[in-house]
This record gives sequence, structure tokens and C-alpha cells, in this order.
Amino acid sequence: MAEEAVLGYLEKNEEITDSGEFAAERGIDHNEIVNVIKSLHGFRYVDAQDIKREAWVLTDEGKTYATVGSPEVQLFLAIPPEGISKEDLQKKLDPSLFKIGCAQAAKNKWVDMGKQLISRKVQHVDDKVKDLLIQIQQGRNIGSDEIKALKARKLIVPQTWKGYSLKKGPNYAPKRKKVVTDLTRDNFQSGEWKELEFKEYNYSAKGQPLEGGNLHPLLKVRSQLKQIFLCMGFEEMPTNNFVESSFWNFDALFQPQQHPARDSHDTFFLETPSTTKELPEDYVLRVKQVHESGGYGSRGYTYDWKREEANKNLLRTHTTAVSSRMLYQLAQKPFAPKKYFSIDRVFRNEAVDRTHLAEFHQIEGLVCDRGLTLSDLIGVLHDFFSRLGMTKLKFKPAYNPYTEPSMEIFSYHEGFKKWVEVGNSGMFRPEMLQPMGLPEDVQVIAWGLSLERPTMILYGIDNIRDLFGHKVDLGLIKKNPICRLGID
Ligand SMILES: N[C@@H](Cc1ccccc1)C(=O)O
Repeated sequence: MAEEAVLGYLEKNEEITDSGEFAAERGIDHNEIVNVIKSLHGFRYVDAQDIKREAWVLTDEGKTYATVGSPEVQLFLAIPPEGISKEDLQKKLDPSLFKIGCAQAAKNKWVDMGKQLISRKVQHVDDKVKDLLIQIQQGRNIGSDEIKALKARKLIVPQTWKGYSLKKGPNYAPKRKKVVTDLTRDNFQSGEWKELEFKEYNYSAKGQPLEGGNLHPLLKVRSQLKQIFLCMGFEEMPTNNFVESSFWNFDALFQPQQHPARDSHDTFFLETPSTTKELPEDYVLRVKQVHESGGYGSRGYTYDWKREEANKNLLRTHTTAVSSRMLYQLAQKPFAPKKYFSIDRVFRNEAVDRTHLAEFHQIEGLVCDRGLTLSDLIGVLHDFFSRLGMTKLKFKPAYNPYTEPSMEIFSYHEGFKKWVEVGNSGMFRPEMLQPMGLPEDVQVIAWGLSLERPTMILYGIDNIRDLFGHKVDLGLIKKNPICRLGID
């Protein structure tokens, strides 16, 4: 209706000089006219110019009187023709209304404020105040004396009024055409296409943001760790076999065959293929010997070492299996010092809870050189962990079958205000290194930690199942869009 009014008016008239007056004359809400003008202007049906002027708007009090009438009229109507005592009249009216009503009615000479009786002086009154207020509400102009009076009574206040003046635009038509974005078969068949107006292409509109790949927090932290190792001059070991033989996972590490970790309660053994096809036979013999009777300054474990036990396939329980294979290969060539790392998945037959899963990731680092000592290990651990933001470290003696000495690594967590275990480390035993064929004066310092724990601390996650597995919230992953530098 507002649109028809605007376009219809412009068909016969040159200009709408004031949208406010235009709306008021037709009893249309000005806001509605403004919306129509904006849209018609956008499609160039009209050319609109902003206009501003000081206008008067009703205060809350003014609005009330515009609906229920002015206090003076309310007071006048409350006085019966025979008159009324002040007390009785007061009872009938609200105190502030009584006060204002009396003052105004007396000023207008409508009432006689006698000591005994208040009585009407005239028979009939018009509510001019109410009428004026309604006119202002409708956007009409009223005389300046009236404005002054209403302003003095705080029934109106000035406000900047915004509206438009408008003329026909280049696309003017008495009726707006239907705007479409697509031309359809139906448009052709019905002949409607002749009437249609097409929306212009907006070449500068931004498209939908594209969703690209994202790095899982574990992958993100893994790539950061990889970067740390590379900066420290470490090479990555090949880690791609999840299935390993007991030999490389345990026996080569001088872990006795009766060790509880080798129980199916702790380790996942494979049903098919249940055993490994190949092992380096000479080396297997030396491993058997060191377990059974020792050598290299050791007494061994003095038990019957069984090949069948070593052949059993399992899902590797730690990445130290990766290190044992690597060190064996290294020992087959003339010795050269090396620094290696790996970050990959390992498996343990564990009860799953908030902090444990049956599969997780291990980070493993090792340095292999002549004359290494425990101080070298402590030094390299300080270097490594400080690059992860962990500067306060403490070490606690520990036991691993393959390291001596062994140390658990603790880091002071400023947030938790306590020492948190962050890894395990040690110097590989001669019983492990020498059967491989490494020279007697070569030592290997090594350490391992889980990838999940620092990631959980970094991302503030306290349940591992929120980090790993099918319950992970995609929102968490979408926090890490892949950028050129972040790709692992
Ligand atoms: N393999 C050990 C970690 C470790 C690696 C290297 C040396 C000492 C310990 C673990 O699973 O916890």
C-alpha cells in the first residue's frame, strides 16, 4: 500500500517534498514509507534525498494525555454541575493530576476555586491540549505559541527528524516489476519474462567461506614436536608398522619373557598372522644368550629363552620397538653418531578411562654416540622440554628393563601448581646394545612420552575421549585450519 501510494503519486506529480508530511496526510506510518523509499531508491525507481529537520515528539506524559485527555479536562469532568468540596474532588483524582488539573483549569477560567466549593464556571470545555498532542504525533505542524506552551509543560521535546524528498528515478514505473535472479522455463512459457526485472550481479559480494582441511589437535602438536626435533638435528625413524614381533618389541630390549608386560592382559597379540616370518638369526642367538646367561659384563636372567615367545606378533606397545630396529640397523654399518626420533601410535590392553585409551601416541627420542653420560641425557631433556615451554624439570630414579639408569621426568605445571609426570627416560643397557653389534664404548640416551598428555594440557582437555576417537567434537578440530606452515 505504501509502495503504491509513492509510485502512484509520482506518476501525476513531479516530486514528494517531504516523506513525513506525505505519510501523515495518508495516515501511513512513516517508518513504513521510509522502508519503501529505501527499496525503491535501491532499484532506481525513485531518486531520494535525505532531509532532516527539528521535529517535536511527545514525552511519556504527553503520550498519556494524548490518549486519556489532559489533566485540566479530566478535572473539569470530575466536577459535578452542583459543585464539589476540595476533599471530595481530591479523593476522585490522582494527586499529581489534581494539582496540575487545578492549576490549568483555573488559568483557563473553567472553574471557580471557592474555599468551600469548587464549581464549574463554564458549561462545556474542549480538550485542545489532547488535540494538539495528537496532531504532533501525526507529524502535523502546529502554531509556535502552542508549541511553546506544550514544551513549557514538558509534554513535547525536540528531536531530529529524518525523512526524504523524492523524484522519479531512471527506472521509474508506476508499478514495481517482479525482481528475480533466475529465468525459468515457466517464465518463458507464460510470457512472464517480459515483465520480469532481473537482479544485477553483485561481483563484489563475498562468497560462502570455504571449509578446507583441518588438523586434529594431536596432528598439530605432532607437527610442532617434529619441528622441535628437526631443529635439534634429529632424524625421523620409519614408524609405519603397528604390528611388531615380540622380539623387536621386548626381547631385543632385554625384557625377560616372563615380564608381566608380555602378558595378554597388557599386550594385544595377533591371531593371524600369529608369528613373525623372519628374524636376523645371528642376532637372535646373541639375544637368547644374553637373556639366558648374560655376557658383556652381565649375568643375564638365567632362564630358558624361547624362540616361540619371541616370534609372537603383537601390536607394538611402545615406539622403543622402532628404536631397537633402528639401532640394530645402525650397528650393521661402521659406527657413526646419530640422533633419531619417532612419533607414532602404540597399543596397550588397558582399561579405558578418562586418561587412558587402548591406543595412543608416543614421542621417542634417542642420541647414540661415544662417551655419553647421564648428564648428557639431563641436558638434552632440558633442551627438548624447554622448547615445549616446560622449563622446570625434576627427575626421579625409575626402572625399565632396557635402561640403566632410568629416570622419570616431571615438569612443574604453573596452572595446576604441581609437578606432573611428563615422560620416562634412561641410558640403554649394554645387554641391549652390544648383542646388536654396537661398539662397547657407544652409549645411547633415550626418552619417551605420550603425545596425548601435552596436547590435553595445551588444549585444556581433561577427558582423553574428547581428544581421540569417534566422540571428538568437530569444533575442536576446526580450530586448526591447515595453513601452509601447519601441514605435517
Ligand atoms: N618405552 C618407554 C619410554 C622410554 C623410552 C626410551 C627410554 C626409556 C623409556 C615407555 O613406553 O614408557
